[in-house]
Amino acid sequence: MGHLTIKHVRAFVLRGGGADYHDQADGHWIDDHISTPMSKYPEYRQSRRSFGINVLGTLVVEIEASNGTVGFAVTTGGEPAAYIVEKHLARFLEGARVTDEKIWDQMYQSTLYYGRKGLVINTISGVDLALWDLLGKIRQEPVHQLLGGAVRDELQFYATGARPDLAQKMGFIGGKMPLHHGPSEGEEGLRKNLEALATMRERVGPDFWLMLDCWMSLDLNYATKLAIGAHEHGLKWIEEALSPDDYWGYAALRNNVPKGMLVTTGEHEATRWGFRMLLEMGCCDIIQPDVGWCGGLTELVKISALADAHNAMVVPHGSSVYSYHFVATRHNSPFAEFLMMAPKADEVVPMFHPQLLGEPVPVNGRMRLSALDKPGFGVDLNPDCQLHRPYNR
Ligand SMILES: C[C@H](O)[C@H](O)CC(=O)C(=O)O
Ligand SMILES: [Mg+2]
Repeated sequence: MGHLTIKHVRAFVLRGGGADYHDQADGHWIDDHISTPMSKYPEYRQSRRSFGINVLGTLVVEIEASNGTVGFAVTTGGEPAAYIVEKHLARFLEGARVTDEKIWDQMYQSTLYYGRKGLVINTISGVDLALWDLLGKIRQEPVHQLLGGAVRDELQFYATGARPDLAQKMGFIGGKMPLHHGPSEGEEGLRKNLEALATMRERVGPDFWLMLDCWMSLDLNYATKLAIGAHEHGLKWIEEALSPDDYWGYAALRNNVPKGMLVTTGEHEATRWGFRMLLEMGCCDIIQPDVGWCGGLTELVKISALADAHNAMVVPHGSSVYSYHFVATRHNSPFAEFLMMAPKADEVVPMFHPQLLGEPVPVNGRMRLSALDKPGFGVDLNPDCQLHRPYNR
């Protein structure tokens, strides 16, 4: 079994939601005047799709072993990622053993001159996740078992979406809202941000966690003012307030926020070297790597060990089953994120809907480990979604 080799690697693209979860139709809460680094340009303020947040689409990586077993994974990256898989990375996979530790290193080192973060690491993550899925299917074990076994029988979730009040009724432990107004909307925007938080606090009562996701859109001064103003409304954490490159700003923000408020970031950070910067510079209390963007599960295990040694929690960004299997196995990941993908955030639908079949969802804000007890990541591609292979070698 350990001698099985990789026969074929194939890369496809898919449109419409799923791993590229910002690729949604009109009227979705996720595209409704959310503060972004592009909000300083009024013409790109109302919609993130207007500046191209959904241009990439989903990358699907399929890896076939010499015995015909197929593993797959989805992440964001679309056509350019498919090119990188087929034209560059496939050479390090085809013919190699399924469990060859060299593969990740070769993908990373060979792309250093144009990679390191962003699209290239998304692509490597997709390949890595497909390999874990393949190994699980070959061994007939869920990925959480391959990782060494679960440390909990049940995962607990907070919900990200426009309606924490509804998420509370659905049993989630907290609600994270998008911030709507950025620095370019001045004092009036700041007031509106704080009013929205106050309104939500009134609806959910004093104990329910409320968080704000700032999607890289603020400067240090604004973020500090927001955090101080939000304190009286019991804000639990301020997320991704600054550019992911501004490690110095995050370290300062962590000093500036009121005592007890957490600073979180990292969904757009990549690899153990990027997270080392966040951790060693004291940038945040919780790191939020996205397993589909940070280098895959192989890299996330290393990032998590580093975080553990810095007494930081790891609460992965989104990523559905790819995160759930990981969170189940880590003491320093006490809860998980669930992104509410229903257009009005008023019901629980699978996070990567409609691209995966068999994708488990929290029930009453929780997920039993038994929901993850299937080989690999335990999901299939939905045959109703149109796969396209742009660079068939
Ligand atoms: C809601 C945020 O703007 C973004 O779409 C998702 C995100 O950053 C998160 O789930 O965290
Ligand atoms: Mg976020």
